Amino acid sequence: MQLPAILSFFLFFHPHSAPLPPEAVLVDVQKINPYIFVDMRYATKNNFTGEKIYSAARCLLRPKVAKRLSRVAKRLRHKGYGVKVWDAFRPKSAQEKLWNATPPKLRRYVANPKKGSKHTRGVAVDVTLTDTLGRELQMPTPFDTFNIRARSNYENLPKKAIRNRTILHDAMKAEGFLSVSGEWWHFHDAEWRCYPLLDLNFQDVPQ
Ligand SMILES: C[C@@H](N)C(=O)N[C@H](C)C(=O)O
Ligand SMILES: [Zn+2]
Repeated sequence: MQLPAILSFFLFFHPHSAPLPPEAVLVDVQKINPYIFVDMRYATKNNFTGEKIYSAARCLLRPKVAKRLSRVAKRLRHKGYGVKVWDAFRPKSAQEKLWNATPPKLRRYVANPKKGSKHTRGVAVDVTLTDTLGRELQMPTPFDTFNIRARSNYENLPKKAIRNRTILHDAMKAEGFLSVSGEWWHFHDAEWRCYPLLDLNFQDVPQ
């Protein structure tokens, strides 16, 4: 464990230390880098539930993770691409809504709220590749496609979709994000275990 992780653990759990204020725990990603495009899909009805799950369209992350993503955006911009965020920090109450809205046979695609999601730790992002103007490029599937076509190594796809997925994955991995096998759009910080689940809602984090 690196020193900053030990320090953040100490600050969260030491009984005599004051808790960090919410604005120090989570930051608005677009304040860190306005070239990161954002379409918070759970703040709209345009998501797999068909319902508005979030109370605000805020793209919040742990500061270190937001800076990592900012470096991804810079890396992609140099190559003529951009990155768009579909989801980032997710309150626990929203995780419960997603879980309840998911048919039991598809629940392997959603973290059990009793265990908690990496999104609720503020260290996970769901992203896609865009051009420099934020227009989405061809990818293997739409967001939250819960089938094998969404697997990160699925090959029976148009060449362009595979190429764009590789560009996105290479850029994210180069900056320390880990991917998952079942969802090409999901990445999380390699040190996710150092960040506890957050008991915060969007309105708790000052603008
Ligand atoms: C619901 C889907 N976008 C998602 O985030 N799944 C992971 C496993 C999660 O709920 O953390
Ligand atoms: Zn995710």
